[in-house]
Amino acid sequence: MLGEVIWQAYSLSQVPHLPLLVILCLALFIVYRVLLYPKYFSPYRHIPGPLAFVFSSDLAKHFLYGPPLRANSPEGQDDGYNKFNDTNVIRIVGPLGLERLVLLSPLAWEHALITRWQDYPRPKFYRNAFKIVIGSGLLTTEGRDRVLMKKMIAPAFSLPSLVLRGSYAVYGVTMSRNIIKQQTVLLYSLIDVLTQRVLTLESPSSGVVLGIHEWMSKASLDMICSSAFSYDANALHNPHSELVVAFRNLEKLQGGLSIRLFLALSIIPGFGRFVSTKAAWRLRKMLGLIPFFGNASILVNTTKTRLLTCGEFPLFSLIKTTKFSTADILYQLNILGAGREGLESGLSWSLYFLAVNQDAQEKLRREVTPLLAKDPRPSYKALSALKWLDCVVMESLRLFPPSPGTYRQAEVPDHMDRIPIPKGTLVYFPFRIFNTCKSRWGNDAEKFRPERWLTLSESANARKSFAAFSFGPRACTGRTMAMIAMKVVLASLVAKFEFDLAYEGQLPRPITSISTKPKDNMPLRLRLVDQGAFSSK
Ligand code: HEM
Repeated sequence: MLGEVIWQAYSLSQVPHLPLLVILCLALFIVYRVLLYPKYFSPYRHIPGPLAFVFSSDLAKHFLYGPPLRANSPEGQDDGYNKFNDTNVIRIVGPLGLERLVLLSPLAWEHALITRWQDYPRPKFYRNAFKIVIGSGLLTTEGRDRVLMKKMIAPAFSLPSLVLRGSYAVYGVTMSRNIIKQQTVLLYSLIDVLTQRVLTLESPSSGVVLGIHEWMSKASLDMICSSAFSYDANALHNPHSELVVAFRNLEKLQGGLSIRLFLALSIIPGFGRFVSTKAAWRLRKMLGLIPFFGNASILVNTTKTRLLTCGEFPLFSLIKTTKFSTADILYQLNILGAGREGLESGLSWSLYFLAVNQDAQEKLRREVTPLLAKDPRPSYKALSALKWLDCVVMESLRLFPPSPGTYRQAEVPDHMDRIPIPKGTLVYFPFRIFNTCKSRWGNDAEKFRPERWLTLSESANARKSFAAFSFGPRACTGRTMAMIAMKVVLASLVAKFEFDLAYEGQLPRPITSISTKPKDNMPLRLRLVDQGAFSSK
């Protein structure tokens, strides 16, 4: 209708410039989509929430990424969002009128993530964009293929098979203490490399300031490659290895404007197929020179590395016996991308919390030191018995889950919390908001208090009130592996080094895209632990 009115006005006025008309139509469409539609026409217009017409407001960011993390995490902070305390669903209108319903009630989470999970797949735009970067795999596939993939892959990530390096016997394995020990040895040898590196940099009295995130990123890549794929990525030794460079480049795609430009490129039909063609490979340098197409050049390079490197992963020989083509299987690098992001952020933020909370750090050192002194490569079972270590890992992941949240899209019309959900509705599950909900975790929910995990209440528990790994059939496949890896790394680092903030008044600087990373690479000061002074305490 709007088009007809404009056309008539155009005919009457006999404006000679067609381009002007196009610009006028576009401007009117934007005004309609961004200003008028969300306020007066949207089926969600009665749902409360912040409206952001051009850029996301602080209130919108609060609901998407959680409240700002403060150095001392004061109790009872209120950034204007408390007015939504009793609301179960809020609507966030983002740039260009993009509408999302943020679900805040546990019942809605259970409904969409667990009970009706098949009616709420990951959104198409998200799957398409990810497919371009990390190929098709669990994160990007839905329907029957996804169920088959999950069946194939999940057992390979279960605790018994994780510890069976080399044989990949995945079903019906009884957990043996010795085999578990082998797995821990594998992770420890990587930690040795890390500590050696730090030792050579150490200046004894004042310690050394290191960009912790970069080190955790290299260690995570090596750990996941070796534990999940028996592949030596060698990131700690060789910062120029092809896989390391490819991942570093991919990180460039995640910065604020880059991720938007990348999402814009990913909706161009055929773009996904183009980046893996020979023509794209030949044109990659030229693409890099064209404004806005630098991202395309990064993608072409990364796709090539992905195809070259995946062929060497032995895990794929295990799953090659299925109906999936070699290309499908090669693309399981998906897992690597998903796992590395979570692990490196989880480790970086845990070390940050320990640097801010020196008492918790010292208590952890007191717990892990005797065990590591007796056996520098303790078994998984011995590590699992360390209660404070478990509390520290769970509290870090609760307070600052590496993944800020997840999207789903309604595939059929539905109802949630008595709100009609039309087909196609984009729903968002904010993990940090869920993990710091005061009604479940108490008034100190925003505080780093590992001791809360020693006496959990009925309302706050790891199964129902902790969303760091998400819930339901699309939850994190690598949860067990991630927990083992985080414990191994934190125990051995804290036993050897004291972690402190790099400078007075240092504030956390999170930047959120796929995972929440520190913008400043998280500088922390490391000093060698004075073993003598420590053991006399
Ligand atoms: C602290 C570390 C980690 C965190 C916090 C984490 C978190 C998550 C979350 C929240 C999801 C679900 C997203 C959604 O619901 O849409 C997920 C999915 C996934 N994660 Fe992790 N992850 C971690 C480490 C790992 C590791 C080490 C691996 C494996 C090497 C891994 C493999 C996966 C895979 C394959 C999926 C897709 C599961 C599916 O679609 O069925 N993750 N992760």
